Amino acid sequence: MVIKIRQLIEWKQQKRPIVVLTAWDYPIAQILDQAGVDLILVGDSLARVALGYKNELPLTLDEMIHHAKAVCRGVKQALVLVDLPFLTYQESPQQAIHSAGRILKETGAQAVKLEGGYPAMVETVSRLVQAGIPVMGHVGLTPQSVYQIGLKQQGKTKEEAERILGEAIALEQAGAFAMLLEHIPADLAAQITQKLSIPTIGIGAGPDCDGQVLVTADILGMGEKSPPFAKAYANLSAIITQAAQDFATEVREKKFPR
Ligand SMILES: Nc1nc2c(c(=O)[nH]1)N[C@@H](CNc1ccc(C(=O)N[C@@H](CCC(=O)O)C(=O)O)cc1)CN2
Ligand SMILES: CC(C)(CO)C(=O)C(=O)O
Ligand SMILES: [Mg+2]
Repeated sequence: MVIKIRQLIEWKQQKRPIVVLTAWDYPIAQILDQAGVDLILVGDSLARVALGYKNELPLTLDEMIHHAKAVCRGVKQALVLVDLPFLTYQESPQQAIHSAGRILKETGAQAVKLEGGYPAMVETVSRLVQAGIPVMGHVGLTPQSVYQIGLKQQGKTKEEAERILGEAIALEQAGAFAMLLEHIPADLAAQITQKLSIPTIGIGAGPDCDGQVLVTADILGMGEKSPPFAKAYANLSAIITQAAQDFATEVREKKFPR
C-alpha cells in the first residue's frame, strides 16, 4: 500500500479525481491495483456479488476478514479499506474498536468504512479515530438500513438534505478522513463536497464529488441487479458463458484435450 491517507486531501485540493472500486478476492484486487485504481474497497456488497445473499445484512466479520485478507495479498499500490459489516459496530464504540481492530490486525488493510452519521455513530467514529484507526464515513443511502429506508434515493426533501449535510459535517469533525455519498441528488453532493475539507467519494451522487466509486461486479457486467446509477464497461457474464459453452462443446465432441 503505497498510497497514503494524507494523499487524499491533497488530491481534493488539486481537484484530481479519486478512483475507487470494490474487490472481494485476490485476482480482482491484483488486476485493479495494477490498473492504477487509487483505493480498493472491500465493500460489504460482496455479500451479494460474491456470496449470493439477497442484501448486505447477513455478512459476518469473519467472512469479511476472509475476503479482505485475499484482497490485501493482491494489492501493492492502492489503499485498501474495508466495510464494517452490519451489527459489528453499531452496538457500542467498544464493539466498533474490537471489530475494526481485528480488520486492521488480521488483514493488512489501512482503514475501515462504516455507515451513518447520527450522534452515537459520530461518537463511535471519534473513538475509533482516537484509537488510531482511520475511518471513512458513509451517508445518504446506507444499505445496511435497507429494511428501514429501502434502496431509493435519499435527501430529496429540504429537511432530509439538511440532515445529511449535518451528518457529513459531524463525521468530518469526529475525524473521518473521507466521506462516501451514496444515491443522493447531485446538487446536495456538490454542496457537501464544497463544505467539507475531506474528500467526498460518490456513488449515484453526481459528477461533483472528489472521487467516484462503483461496485466492480457492476462495471464488469456481472451484477445480478445493478443499481440504476451503475455503468457496465464490459459484459463478463456473456464472456464467461461463451467460454464455458465452448469448453463443454469441445469436451462433448472430443476436441479437447488433443
Ligand atoms: N451490485 C451492487 N451491490 C451493491 C451496491 C452497488 O452499487 N452494486 N451498492 C449498495 C446497495 N445500493 C443500492 C442502491 C440503489 C439500488 C437501486 O436499485 N435503487 C433503485 C430502487 C430499488 C428499490 O426501491 O427497490 C432506484 O431506482 O433508486 C440498489 C442498491 C450495496 N450493494
Ligand atoms: C460501494 C459501496 C459504497 C456501495 O454501497 C459500498 O459500500 C459497498 O460496495 O459495499
Ligand atoms: Mg458497503
